[in-house]
Formats: sequence, structure tokens, C-alpha cells
Amino acid sequence: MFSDKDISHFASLETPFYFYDLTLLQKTLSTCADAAKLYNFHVHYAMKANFNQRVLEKIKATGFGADCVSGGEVSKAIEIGFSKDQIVFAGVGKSDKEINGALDNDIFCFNVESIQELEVINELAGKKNKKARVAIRINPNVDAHTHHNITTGLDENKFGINSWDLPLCAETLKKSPNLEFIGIHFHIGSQITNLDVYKNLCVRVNEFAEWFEERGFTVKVLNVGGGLGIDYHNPEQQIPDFAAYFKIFSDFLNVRSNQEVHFELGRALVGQSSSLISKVLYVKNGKKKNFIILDAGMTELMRPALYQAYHKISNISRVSEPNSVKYDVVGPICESTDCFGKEVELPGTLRGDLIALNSTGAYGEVMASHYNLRENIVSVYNTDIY
Ligand SMILES: Cc1ncc(COP(=O)(O)O)c(C=O)c1O
Ligand SMILES: N[C@@H](CCCC[NH3+])C(=O)O
Repeated sequence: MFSDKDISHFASLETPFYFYDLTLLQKTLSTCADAAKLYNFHVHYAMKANFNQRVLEKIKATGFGADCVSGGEVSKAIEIGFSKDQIVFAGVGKSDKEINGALDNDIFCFNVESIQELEVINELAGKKNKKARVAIRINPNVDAHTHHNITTGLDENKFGINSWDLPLCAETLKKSPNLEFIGIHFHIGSQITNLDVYKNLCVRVNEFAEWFEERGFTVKVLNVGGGLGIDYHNPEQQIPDFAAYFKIFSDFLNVRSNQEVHFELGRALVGQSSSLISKVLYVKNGKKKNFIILDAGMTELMRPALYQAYHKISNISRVSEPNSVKYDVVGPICESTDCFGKEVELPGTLRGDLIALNSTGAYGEVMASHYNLRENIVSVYNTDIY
């Protein structure tokens, strides 16, 4: 994973930092783009996964669009140079200010998550004498079989419009002169590793597309969201199987020749290309437990504290030594959940060793916080070193 050159360079840097392998990122993006091209599928990158400037520049250069969830993300996408007709805007709570900004920028479409939001967009577009393109985000009640906290497509979740509200939704669309219906949108959850889940989604997408068409709507866009997971246990498994993923949609979605299929991938595109590099501050050998205390904590990588997420931990100062001791690997933050792993088997570890937390490219740097008045985390790029 890391070359000797990487590791000796890391030793000269101040820790903690996010290390980005932009070469791997490029390979991942090209693999995805090639696989999507085979079926003429459109990929929008879910910016929330990582809006690091250098990462965004690479993604834009690949030709992907941007899936945004705030006015800030829409502005950032425009600043980076994503084409406006490849920018989509989802989110359950778009403010009037954010909607007005997106209308002024003539983005491709709003993925609308409630009937009241439809009414507001119609009203705001009317004031500008514009027609807003909208896709209806439907909550299909499909179980993504992922962690409870990152499931979004069940009836109990706040996302999207539920099936029983669709008649009212259709009525609202019909009486809204400043809305142009372009299609339907779904996103059922994140870190999905069981691809069969997507077969179930396709069945529902086909049903809902038919439902709208039977009522006189032309469904031009089928947006199936993102959610493709990565292998956190094997970070060396670097590139997700995009070919298998897209093939499912090609096999199970009913797509007419005048329809476009859109995807919103986040984690799968960026997850494996970054690691959080941290230094051991202290080792405490207790009676019941041994603790490694790192200089990175939940303020730099929140996922383990938030949803007990696993990131493979390795002592990169001792790659040739066998794992011989079990440690709880924790951060310096004043919270008991500030823990990256319990009973982790590592070589005997000493103060000053470098520890890598792997697969942190998605929902890592972007979810960092200043809790405990922590300083900003810095980023280091492999292509700047050599
Ligand atoms: C609407 C929407 N699209 C796309 C994504 C990207 O998800 P992922 O990073 O799992 O591909 C998310 C986040 O879960 C989302 O909420
Ligand atoms: N932040 C979550 C994923 C949520 C995606 C946004 N709906 C994670 O780290 O896994």
C-alpha cells in the first residue's frame, strides 16, 4: 500500500494528515468512466463524499457531473468548472436562498424530496419567470442492507417522497406552470456491498417510471443514486467492481432509447485513495487493556465514533514485524467514543510510530470538526512528493 519512499517521507511531516494517492484516484475514475460508457450511463459525483479541491479537479476532468446537497456544494461545483447542465441538487431541506441560487445558475435539475418543496420551487421559479427542471426523489422502501444510520430508502427515513404521496405529487406537478418534470430519482443508502439490493431497486424504478408514464408524464431521466460500497477490510482491493455494478442496471432496468440513466457515486470513487496518517503519542499498558493513543481522533475521522465504522489500522513504521499485541487504538479527544478500533492486533508499538487508518477518502476529511478546538487537518498528495 505504501512504498518505503512514502513512509520515509511521512516521517519528515507533521502529523496527522490525510495522504491522497492521486494516481490511484485517477485509475479509479477512469475505470468507472470506461465501465459507464459501455452502457451510455451518466455519472454525477456525490460531492458530499469529498470536496477536497484537488480531488474535485480530477473528477471534473474525468467528465463526470456533480451531485450537490447544499448551495455551498452547487457554488463549489460551478467554481471548479463542472458544466451547469451536469449539476443536480438534492436534499430534504433546501432553503429559499439555495433554491434561488440554483435557479440563477440554471443547473440541470432539482431532485425534489417533498410536495411542499415542489410548491416552493414553483413559486420561486415563477418570480424569476423561469421553469425549473425537477426530478421526483421517490422513497421506494427498499432495504439497502447496510448500517442502520446510512440507510435512506425505507419508509421510516426522512428522504424522498413516499409512494402514497405520489398521486398528490402528480397533481401538484400538473398545476405548477414553472416546473418541468424530467424524471425520477432514488438513493437508498450508502456502503452497499450486496449488489442484489440493486436488483430490487431496479424493479421499483421500473414500476414507478411506468406509474408516471401512465399518467401522461415523460420520464426522461432515471436517476438511481449511488451507494456502491468499498472493501474496508481489504484496502488493497483498491478499485470497486464498477463493471458488475453497472451491468446490474443494464440487465434489470427497463430503459427506452429516449431515456438517460444517471448515477450519483461518492464513496466508490474516492474511498480507497486516501489514508489518515497519524503518530503514536503514547502507549499505555494496562492490566486488562493496552492503549495506543494517536494524535488523530474523531475530530479528523468521525466515522468510527458515529457508526462504529471499521477502517483498517496498520503500523507503517513496523511493516516487517508480526502482529503480536492487542491494542485499543484511540484518539486524544475528550469522548469515550473517540476510538478507532478495539483489540486490534499490531506489532509491539512505540511512541513515535506512524499509524495509517486506511480507506478514508470518503466521508473522512470532509466530516472533520473543530471540537476541542482542534486545528485544521492538512492534506498531502503523492504526486507532489515525487
Ligand atoms: C442523494 C444522494 N446521492 C448520492 C449519495 C452518495 O452515496 P455514496 O457515497 O454511498 O455513493 C448520497 C449519500 O449517501 C446521497 O444522499
Ligand atoms: N457519511 C456516511 C455516509 C452518508 C452518506 C450521505 N447520505 C459515511 O461515512 O458512511
